[in-house]
Amino acid sequence: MDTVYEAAGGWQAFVDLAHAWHRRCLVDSVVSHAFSHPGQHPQHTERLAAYWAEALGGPSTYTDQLGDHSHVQRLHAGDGEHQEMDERAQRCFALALDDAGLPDDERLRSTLKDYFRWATADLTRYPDSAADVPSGLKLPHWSWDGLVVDP
Ligand code: HEM
Repeated sequence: MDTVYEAAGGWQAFVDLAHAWHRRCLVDSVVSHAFSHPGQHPQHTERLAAYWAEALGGPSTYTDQLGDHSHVQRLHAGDGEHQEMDERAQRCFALALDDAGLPDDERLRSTLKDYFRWATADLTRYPDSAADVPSGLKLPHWSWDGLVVDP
């Protein structure tokens, strides 16, 4: 069976989806605040695409070349509670699936949305400080059946 990565359309689909999600976030009155500080990585959306692709069964480019899950947790840590932002980010993601022209396949779309919801919650684990994030965290993988748990 195809991986979620393949069913979505492979690398280009994830680049398009990351761009579309980021565009939606930038015009949302709440989510945009997260992206307003200076010094963000100029390749942000490509790095995000590589992370999503790897999580969903694609190549391991993110962990081979760009970073690890501890790095991603640290980028999202120390911001306290932000439930409204997280909910709006889900809406942005659902709209981005259309913007990016992902296949109109219910199983694919609900799997992607479930992943994004789970991952958003996972990235709120360290609300107090990036210093709380342990090193060497493994990038979580997601399949058609949900979170892939190592045996
Ligand atoms: C409320 C939802 C989210 C917000 C507001 C948010 C915000 C951000 C911001 C502001 C950055 C840029 C940091 C910088 O370059 O200084 C970033 C980077 C990133 N985020 Fe998120 N994020 C959200 C959800 C997610 C989710 C659900 C994932 C994964 C499934 C994710 C994965 C990443 C990755 C991989 C990067 C880039 C890391 C790198 O540059 O190596 N984010 N995010």
